[in-house]
Amino acid sequence: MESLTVDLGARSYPILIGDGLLHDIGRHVAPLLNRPRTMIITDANVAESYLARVGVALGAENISFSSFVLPAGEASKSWDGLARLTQWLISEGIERSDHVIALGGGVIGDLVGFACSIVKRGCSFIQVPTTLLAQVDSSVGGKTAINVAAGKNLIGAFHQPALVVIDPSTLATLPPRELGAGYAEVVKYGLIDDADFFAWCEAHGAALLKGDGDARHTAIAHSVAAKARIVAADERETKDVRALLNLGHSFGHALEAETGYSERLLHGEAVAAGMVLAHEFSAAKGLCPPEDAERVRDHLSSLGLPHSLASAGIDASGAALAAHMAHDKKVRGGKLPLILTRGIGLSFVTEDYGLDAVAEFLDRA
Ligand SMILES: NC(=O)c1ccc[n+]([C@@H]2O[C@H](COP(=O)([O-])OP(=O)(O)OC[C@H]3O[C@@H](n4cnc5c(N)ncnc54)[C@H](O)[C@@H]3O)[C@@H](O)[C@H]2O)c1
Ligand SMILES: O=C(O)C(=O)C[C@@H](O)[C@H](O)[C@H](O)COP(=O)(O)O
Ligand SMILES: [Zn+2]
Repeated sequence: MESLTVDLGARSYPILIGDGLLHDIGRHVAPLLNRPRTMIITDANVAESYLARVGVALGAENISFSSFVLPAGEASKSWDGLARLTQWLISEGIERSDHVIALGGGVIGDLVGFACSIVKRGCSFIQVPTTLLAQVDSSVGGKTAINVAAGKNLIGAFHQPALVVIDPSTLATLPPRELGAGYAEVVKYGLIDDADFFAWCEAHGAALLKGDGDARHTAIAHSVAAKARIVAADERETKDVRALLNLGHSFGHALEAETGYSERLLHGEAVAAGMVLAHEFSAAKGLCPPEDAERVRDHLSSLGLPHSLASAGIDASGAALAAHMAHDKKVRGGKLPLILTRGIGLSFVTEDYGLDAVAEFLDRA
């Protein structure tokens, strides 16, 4: 088992990574609990494969639990999902000092984290991510939220978990399309500030998606270490450091809003297309060598990921997409800071380009 820490002073927490950790999760959870009881929140797909396993591991430590199973998919990250979950937690007699277990992908992690940030004014939670996306990104860093019609993650809170337990062996049951979507967030770390890691992705991405365990382990460990470093430096995204984790997301969230957060375009797929658009916009403005933008597009398209508006299934106008982007949480003083790039691994934050310029670019993309 590998262990690293998200360094946030009194709110620091460990990330444990190891194949088979789910069988042993009771031992890692027990020291955190004030009473031998917890609540597991998961979705229908994950429940089928992993709820019993986690239950047995908790039972081995004499921890009793109840469970709440939400429908799988982005629609659960909603007012309705939040209302149902918070009512259930209260009906179960949750106490502030309890630790709720979020077992599943980013949808479950984001929803449970937000519910725990508001129930009884805040209780603790433990992230047990079971998708590649959640294992490399969403389980770490404490961004929690639901989606609303106006935009992605617009209602939420920063609420850090108390522990993250990553068992990469759970990826064996993850559908290939979901693996691909998670892989986009892996590539993101290379594009942000680590050209060597992007080259590693070019060399090992295909093997990772085919199930190579070493490649998966390297990608997960490298990604969470990068995320932990960035979150520790700028927990609440106030210093233009954490904002870099939004590379591809201003564009990507607009694509997701355009599809109504439907199965037509998964979050990671929208981020893949969004990262290509961010590189191509940078190239169009003379900031980034066009060959770097082509390299990003080629890598993602070679693995079957969306790499353009058309391949993402979007035919909206630039103005319509820019209108979604106007709701971005990074907007300050009416301006949207964009994450652009000077080349692979050289991303930066700028307010130099307005939504008109973005709309004009998208109309030609
Ligand atoms: N908080 C953050 O920092 C952060 C970062 C990135 C993404 N996100 C959010 O995460 C969400 C996307 O997360 P996701 O891609 O994990 O989607 P998800 O949670 O919807 O999971 C994808 C699908 O895989 C299924 N699944 C999960 N684990 C499985 C397993 N081991 N075997 C078989 N099926 C399994 C789920 O039931 C679901 O159908 C988006 O809402 C996005 O906004 C948040
Ligand atoms: O942790 C972060 O910070 C990120 O930006 C990670 C992103 O992958 C994630 O999708 C996040 O939810 C997007 O941030 P948001 O603030 O735009 O919701
Ligand atoms: Zn993301």
